[in-house]
Amino acid sequence: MRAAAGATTTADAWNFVEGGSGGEHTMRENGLAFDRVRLLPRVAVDVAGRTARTRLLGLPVPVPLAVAPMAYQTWLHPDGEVATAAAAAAAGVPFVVSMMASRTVEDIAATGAATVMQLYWLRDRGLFRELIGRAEAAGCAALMLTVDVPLLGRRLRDMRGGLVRPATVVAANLGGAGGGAGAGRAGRSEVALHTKVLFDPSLSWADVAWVRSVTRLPLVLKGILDPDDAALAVDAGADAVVVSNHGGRQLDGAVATATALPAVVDAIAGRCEVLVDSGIRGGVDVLKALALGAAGVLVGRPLLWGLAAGGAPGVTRVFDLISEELHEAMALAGCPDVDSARRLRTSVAGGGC
Ligand SMILES: Cc1cc2nc3c(=O)[nH]c(=O)nc-3n(C[C@H](O)[C@H](O)[C@H](O)COP(=O)(O)O)c2cc1C
Ligand SMILES: O=C(O)C(=O)c1ccccc1
Repeated sequence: MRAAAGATTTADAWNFVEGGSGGEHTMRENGLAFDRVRLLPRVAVDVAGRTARTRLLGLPVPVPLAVAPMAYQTWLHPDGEVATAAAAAAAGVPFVVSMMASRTVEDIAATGAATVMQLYWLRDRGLFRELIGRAEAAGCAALMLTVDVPLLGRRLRDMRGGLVRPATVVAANLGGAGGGAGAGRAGRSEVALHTKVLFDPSLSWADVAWVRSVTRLPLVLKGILDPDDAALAVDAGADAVVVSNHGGRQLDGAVATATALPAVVDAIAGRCEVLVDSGIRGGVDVLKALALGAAGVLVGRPLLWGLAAGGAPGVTRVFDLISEELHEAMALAGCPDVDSARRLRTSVAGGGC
């Protein structure tokens, strides 16, 4: 699917999707860390009637997956987020709407997908609150505040290419301003410049508590890696955290999520839900995430590959592949359900049990 997507997208769009920050060490390490996790399968467990059904963010799901918030999907397909969300609705998987989505939250919600609204901390607090109101009115099931982007990571592919969004790729929920803002200039990413104007790097735990206080929706914090931050997230009233390094797009050199996850799960000690993303590429990775203590995962780039390669049916194909792989891996690991998957033992290749 990745190869098919690469063949259909422009160089700019491909750099934007595929790129990480700096030397892309963290981006590569995300995959390697999941690869190094070893599962201890159980045997002679009746898995004939197995199910991957569970609840995520208060929503019933057939598989423990949600669509990661990803900006500017019309860059990859004319229908953009509406196509991805239609496939998510068909799969019964929640769709997290990026604050930088190129389709409106109302259009996305109209697909019938369960939605969660992702937010960045904006300099314009009025616009920030307005978006919360829109998310509530559109029926979003939760808010997801991304806490790992005081500024956009140094995306060298985008800088070298002089990345500029086409006029069709706008932040549709922010008034659509800023699309195609001028000619490309080598050494500068227009997306990075645009976000610098919008995003407020002063976010603190007091602000998180304020966000908690202005909505009754469940609050998810995305971008937690340190167990102390996980505990602070609980103190601030978070209902869930996403262990994430933003797909290796923020701090290059940050720890891989499969490595960071167990300590966060310990620190949370059941006080809120723990999700994980960054490097999930198939059903076995999902099973590993569960075995490491996650309640579920966000799927990122693979869904964009499906979108670019084949629109909504392409996204459906990716959901189907990951779901089939998960069900098969659960059978082979002796797991009739998600709870048993979360009790599987793991070790790390090269390390002890
Ligand atoms: C093209 C692209 C756009 C993204 N946009 C956002 C965004 O708007 N908000 C956000 O919180 N995370 C964003 N992310 C990060 C994803 O939500 C997720 O953390 C990451 O993609 C997971 O890594 P993986 O895709 O390698 O699995 C974006 C990621 C990509 C690849
Ligand atoms: O690319 C990203 O990872 C991302 O989070 C983002 C944020 C704002 C605009 C475009 C992308």
